Amino acid sequence: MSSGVHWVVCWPKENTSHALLSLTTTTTTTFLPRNGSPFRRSKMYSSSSFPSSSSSKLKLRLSTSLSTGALAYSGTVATPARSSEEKVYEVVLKQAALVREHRNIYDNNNNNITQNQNDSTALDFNPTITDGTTNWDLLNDAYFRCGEVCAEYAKTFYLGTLLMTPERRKAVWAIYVWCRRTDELVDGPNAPHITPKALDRWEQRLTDLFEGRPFDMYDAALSHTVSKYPVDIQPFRDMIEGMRLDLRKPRYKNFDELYLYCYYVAGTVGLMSVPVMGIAPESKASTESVYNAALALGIANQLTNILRDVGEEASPMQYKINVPISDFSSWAGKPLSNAASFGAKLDINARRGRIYLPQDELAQAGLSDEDIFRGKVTDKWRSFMKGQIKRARMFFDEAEKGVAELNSASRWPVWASLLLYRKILDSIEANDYDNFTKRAYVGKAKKFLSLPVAYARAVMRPSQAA
Ligand SMILES: CC(C)=CCC/C(C)=C/CC/C(C)=C/CC/C(C)=C/[C@@H]1[C@@H](COP(=O)(O)OP(=O)(O)O)[C@]1(C)CC/C=C(\C)CC/C=C(\C)CCC=C(C)C
Repeated sequence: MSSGVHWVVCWPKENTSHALLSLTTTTTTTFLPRNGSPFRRSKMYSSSSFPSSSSSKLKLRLSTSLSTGALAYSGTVATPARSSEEKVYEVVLKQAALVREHRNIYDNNNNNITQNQNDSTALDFNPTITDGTTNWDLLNDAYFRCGEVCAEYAKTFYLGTLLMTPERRKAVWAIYVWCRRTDELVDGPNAPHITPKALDRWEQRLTDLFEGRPFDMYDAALSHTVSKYPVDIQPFRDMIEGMRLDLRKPRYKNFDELYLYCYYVAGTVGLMSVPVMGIAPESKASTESVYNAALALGIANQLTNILRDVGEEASPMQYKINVPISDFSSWAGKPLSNAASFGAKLDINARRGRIYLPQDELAQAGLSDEDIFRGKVTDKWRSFMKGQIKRARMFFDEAEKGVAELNSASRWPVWASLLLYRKILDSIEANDYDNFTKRAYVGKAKKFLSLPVAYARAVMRPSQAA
């Protein structure tokens, strides 16, 4: 993918309403390119943090905004004098409006709402379309490669996607790969080479792919996906903004700042995914409330990730790259150094020193950065962590309300990922809040057992509440 080939592919635009639309651990994973031998690369685990609003506040704001219709999207996330939650909520409303519009068009075209009662309608598209300008073999190949990356990086999640309809599954893979590549820019082995300019180039590539000019085959898969589903570019741009924050911001003053960061790097994933996973045709929930739940799940996951990785993020980072990573060597459109591209053994030892926990809450608990660097579990730390875990669980609770509203085939993987990620919080507790020297994880047996639980929840029908 580093060849600089710029793909020019034209997708038939079906949806005209679409606004064109750490301190690191060094686990090693095997990436399996389709055509070649597997090679090993290191995966850096990232972390991040969360917001201070309560779920009841979220609900209140939702009902207020919906009854007055007062909150219209203003086109930017960065307006001063509003809370992060309010800014993010504007994005939620915009995304929900796009999907609502898409569903209305579908319903009008079919002129019969009962046709919308099975899962292969609303947000699905016809995979058998062909036209003179698109090379469908190449496209299928591109999606296949996305599936391989997904299988390699997120095995359980990949298995979950196999339960989705083939078209949705491919679209989720394409989104996954773009998110993963974006994250790897600042958290992967090439992170020391990534500058704000590189992120600007990555954002330009994003614009290009949304306009039908993908740069490589992974981009081509996403380009096709966003031409078929009512996916907006804003959450993608916002994720890149989150990576910019990661480059320049080592501390978060309060939960409001953390919330915005969590939205950027993870809440956005929820917003990107809903249009593809689809809302159940029989759901009576408002589109906004489903998006709100998706946002909450992203934030809950990210908060959990941050709590799990406190020690890793604060301790010295080690990059051990001893294998070729050429496939990733120009991810931001700029060739990286030879050492990084060709995997000369590279050990970088520098304190990453990131603390994503809200500084004001740490101070209130009588804790300082030094306490975190020291990494000693004290009563103060336990009590602080209890509050943080409680908050993360509130976001999971908020998210749960929306899962039942998703299309039936999408519910199982989402339930599975929700239940599994939430269990990481239980594991932190079981480790007596030692997230400095122990990595909270969910064992294979627990993972396996949560699948039938997730399935049982997934077969429940969407709420009939208006
Ligand atoms: C079905 C499903 C879960 C779909 C989402 C698939 C998708 C596109 C995932 C992309 C994830 C990704 C690579 C994000 C980049 C930024 C990042 C790294 C965020 C952290 C994820 C976990 O990271 P990591 O792989 O490093 O973690 P481990 O170390 O391996 O544990 C995050 C913590 C965020 C992930 C956020 C989500 C998966 C959002 C989930 C929300 C939805 C799918 C919406 C569901 C809808 C409703 C209505 C609830």
